[in-house]
Amino acid sequence: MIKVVKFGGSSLANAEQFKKVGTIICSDEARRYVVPSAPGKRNSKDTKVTDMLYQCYDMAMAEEDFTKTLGEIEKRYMEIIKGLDLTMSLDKEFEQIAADFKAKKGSDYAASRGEYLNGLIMAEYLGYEFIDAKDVIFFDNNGVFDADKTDAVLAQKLKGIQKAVIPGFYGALENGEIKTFSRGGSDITGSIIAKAVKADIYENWTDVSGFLVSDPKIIKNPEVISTITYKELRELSYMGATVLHEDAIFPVRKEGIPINIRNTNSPEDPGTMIVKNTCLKPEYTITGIAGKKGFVAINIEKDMMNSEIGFGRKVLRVFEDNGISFEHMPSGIDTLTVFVHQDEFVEKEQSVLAGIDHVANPDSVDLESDLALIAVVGRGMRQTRGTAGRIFSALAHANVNVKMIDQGSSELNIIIGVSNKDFEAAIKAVYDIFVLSKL
Ligand SMILES: Nc1ncnc2c1ncn2[C@@H]1O[C@H](COP(=O)(O)OP(=O)(O)O)[C@@H](O)[C@H]1O
Ligand SMILES: N[C@@H](CC(=O)OP(=O)(O)O)C(=O)O
Repeated sequence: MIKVVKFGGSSLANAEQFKKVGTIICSDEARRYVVPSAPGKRNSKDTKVTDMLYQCYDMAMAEEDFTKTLGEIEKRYMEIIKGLDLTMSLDKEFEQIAADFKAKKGSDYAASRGEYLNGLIMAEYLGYEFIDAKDVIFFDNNGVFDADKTDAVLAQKLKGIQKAVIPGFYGALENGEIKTFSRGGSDITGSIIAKAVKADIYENWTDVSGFLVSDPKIIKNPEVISTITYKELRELSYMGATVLHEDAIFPVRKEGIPINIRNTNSPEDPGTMIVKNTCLKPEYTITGIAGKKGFVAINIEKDMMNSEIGFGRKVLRVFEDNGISFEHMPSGIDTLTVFVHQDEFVEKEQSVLAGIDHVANPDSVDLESDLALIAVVGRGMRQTRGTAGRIFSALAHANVNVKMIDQGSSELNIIIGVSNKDFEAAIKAVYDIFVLSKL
């Protein structure tokens, strides 16, 4: 039995948390490969070490004196080392980091040091071998993750190693330069390692007792989802359920390795099993709700639009040429709406509008900003009649004006567009109707 275990920043924020992690790992011989994140927040007002590193590097780039900020980061690690009664020193590492910051070695390099240093401490604490992720996780020179090379090197390397710590979040480009995944990417590292060693299970340890039906920052004490499929999870994590990185399922999905989300602060809880397929019926009609704020809708109108062959393509080409990805594109007979991320759109707004005018010659184009998208997801929705009806009556009761509806062809999800200001109320209304009222 092989278990790969990833511990998030909340599980490694200080020595006390490290000790809990140590106990969890030592309680099961199968927990052979450990992927740590950088120390996270110790309380709600604290700053993650990764964010401190980015700030510190920005100072280095601006040629400001960053000694004090780097000193604060070092202090966080020294507190952990001291709290664990370890005798190791990170003096050499911090000297090197300071020199590399001065030499402007890159912000990815800077951020990666959070996981690197935590990995060194974790390996020392557990007595496991330390493997630098730069030697086993690879990206091509365009920055795209190289799954084949990584898998081959990792499988070969770990074959001969019984127990190892591999820091999460980063790897190396072909020229050896450090490259990170996007934020929260240690989840991806864990999944890559689980695939390479053909693990029986990938345990992802965090600060909640599993994947919850909704974000606990919006719903008080939401229910835990006991079993969820990869597909449902992908929809929810893509739409903002941050507990697992949205790309973390890909490496394990092919191999059918289940992911178990567990709580470091409550290790006896079974957590959530994320699986390829299940005959288990979900407890409620919906499995989960997630959402994101900050979208703009570009509403385009043109008489006879739908008899103009290639109209949609021409419009989407404008977004492509401006390097903007679109999220949804609901359409009517003579109307078409494109939803995009507001922060990506604002700086290119005029170029996009001019482009649409030029290629599509619409009758009108108007913009609506500060919108939120909410995904209601569930494998059980297909078998249940009236799901959409219940969602909309709940939203109407909560005085939420629905701006857009989009049902995925798999009937696995319904996406609803609302104003940013109605976001929390809308999620509460959907949660109440399906989970509290069990409709
Ligand atoms: N649907 C959800 N289920 C569980 N947690 C969620 C959900 N949506 C958002 N979260 C948030 O995700 C957090 C865990 O993710 P993260 O902060 O990345 O943890 P870690 O530091 O362990 O990687 C939880 O504390 C919770 O606030
Ligand atoms: N430390 C990185 C990577 C990561 O995955 O962290 P966490 O497991 O704490 O979400 C970040 O903050 O983005």
